[in-house]
Amino acid sequence: MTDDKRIYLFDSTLRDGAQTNGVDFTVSDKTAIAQGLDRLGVDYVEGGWPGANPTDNAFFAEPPELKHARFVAFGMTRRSGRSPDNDPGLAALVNAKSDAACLVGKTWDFHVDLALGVSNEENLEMIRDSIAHLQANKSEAMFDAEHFFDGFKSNRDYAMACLRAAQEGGASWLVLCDTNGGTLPHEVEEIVGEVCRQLPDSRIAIHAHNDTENAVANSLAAVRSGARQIQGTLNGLGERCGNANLVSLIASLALKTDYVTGVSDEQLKQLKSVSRLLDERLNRMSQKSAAYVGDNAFAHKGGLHVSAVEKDPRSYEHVNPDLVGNVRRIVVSDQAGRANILSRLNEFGIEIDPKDEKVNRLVEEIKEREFYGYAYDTAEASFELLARRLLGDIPEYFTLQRFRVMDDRRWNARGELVTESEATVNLSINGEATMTVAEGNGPVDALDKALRKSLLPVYPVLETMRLMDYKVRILTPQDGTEAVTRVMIESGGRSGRWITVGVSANIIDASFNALSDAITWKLFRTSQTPPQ
Ligand SMILES: CC(=O)SCCNC(=O)CCNC(=O)[C@H](O)C(C)(C)COP(=O)(O)OP(=O)(O)OC[C@H]1O[C@@H](n2cnc3c(N)ncnc32)[C@H](O)[C@@H]1OP(=O)(O)O
Ligand SMILES: CC(=O)C(=O)O
Repeated sequence: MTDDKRIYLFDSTLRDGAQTNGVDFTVSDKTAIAQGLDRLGVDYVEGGWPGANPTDNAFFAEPPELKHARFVAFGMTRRSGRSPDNDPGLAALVNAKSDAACLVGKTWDFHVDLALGVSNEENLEMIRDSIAHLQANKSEAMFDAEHFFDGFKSNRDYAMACLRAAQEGGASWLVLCDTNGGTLPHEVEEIVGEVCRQLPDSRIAIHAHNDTENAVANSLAAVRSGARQIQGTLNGLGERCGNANLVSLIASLALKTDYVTGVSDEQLKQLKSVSRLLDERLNRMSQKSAAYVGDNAFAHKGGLHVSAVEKDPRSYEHVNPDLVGNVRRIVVSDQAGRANILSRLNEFGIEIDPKDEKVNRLVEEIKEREFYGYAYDTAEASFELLARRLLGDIPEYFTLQRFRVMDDRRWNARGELVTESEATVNLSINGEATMTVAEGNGPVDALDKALRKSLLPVYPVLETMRLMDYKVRILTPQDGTEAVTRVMIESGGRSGRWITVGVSANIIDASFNALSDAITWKLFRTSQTPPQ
């Protein structure tokens, strides 16, 4: 056991994270993530299991260039009945271009019998000579003591004998794995403490799974008892419920303890962007409520919260969001008070006397609209328009006179099913009437195309605007086909991305409202003026 305060960070996103249901990394994903982790300052990046699949073979054949982190190859102890020199699994590890190796071995007698079908004594030999073989061929070999906590509870002498076998083989770290993730923090603290007392000369690490939502707490408990390396993954990716979330651990260690990691204050500011990098590579939404790095981690919605945060953010924030590369957000909704609204208006550059009666009217209007079904938490462009309309800032770019949408579902002469939509839109643009017809890939697409066809000759700036995402939510499903529908549209273009909202009992009408706001916001933001 070491008693210094340095905690080594070992990332297993590319190995245990790759064992997550639905996750399938390419070599280029692995390279980008490994380099992101290296930039962040983790000490070890486990790249995968050479010999297990073509992706990992290719990755280890041309490993990423890492400036700080040691690149680790994972594998298992030799098969029973083979010598280490003659084991294809160990050979793949030896040949892999990595700085270090990490070998998993059994430490629970139940598993030795069930999964390996060998004697307890033979398993000890497999651990000892496999680690010694890797230690002789790599600069470092560590031992992942699989199911260590369950093994310790079932037969502690045997679990400890497995650790000693790895120690005798020369393991650089003994990694205590809570493989099934069922151990609670007080048990981890006690067992790790006992291991550290029995093996004072070994370096102890923790590898916790999240099956009781305690992987982060278990990792911290292990550190309190003497573990000096934490294995985890970005955003808690991993087998079943995942691994300890290294992102949360890095931030908590840095900001709430006197332990020291390889992540500097400057690198800590990249925490959110490295967490995002993983989600982008997996093409999935980031978890908004993620600790430290989620969009909601420093979002304030309740009126009382916002009022106090405006005076001093420490009133409702446990740390400063800047420290982890995140930002504070003040959200507008029916939970808002004047402070939320004033803060948002301020962000839009709208100067208004806090005592102006219009602020109260805006608060009331938002609450009424949210009651009807609008949601302004994310539809910030619609919120800005609502506020600016009340203040008289938004010109009348166009006025809808009428729209009509037709859907046609039929079988053509070849017997193929055909669905077509057509929209007709009548607008008035500064008193001038226009009528356009467009076909589309569904009614909303047809409506969008017809609207733009009318507006483009007058406002060419709309050429670059695109519909990026479209979400529908039925708000009162108990009302059946008369239910209120909320449509959120995300648009994109040279003005970045912006979200608008529309609500109606009619899904097409709700879509029109959201589309109309999206176009109006674009015209306002690009300082267009209606034709005279
Ligand atoms: C706790 C963990 O997360 S450990 C990491 C788990 N990750 C993975 O399994 C992902 C990558 N794995 C793979 O691609 C494959 O399982 C491979 C290539 C490693 C092995 O494939 P296969 O040879 O087909 O074996 P299989 O997947 O069925 O695994 C079971 C075999 O491994 C043996 N085994 C399991 N653990 C160990 C161990 N620690 N040491 C030695 N042998 C082991 C079993 O005895 C069994 O052997 P048998 O085939 O002689 O009965
Ligand atoms: C090694 C490993 O991933 C585990 O035991 O959970």
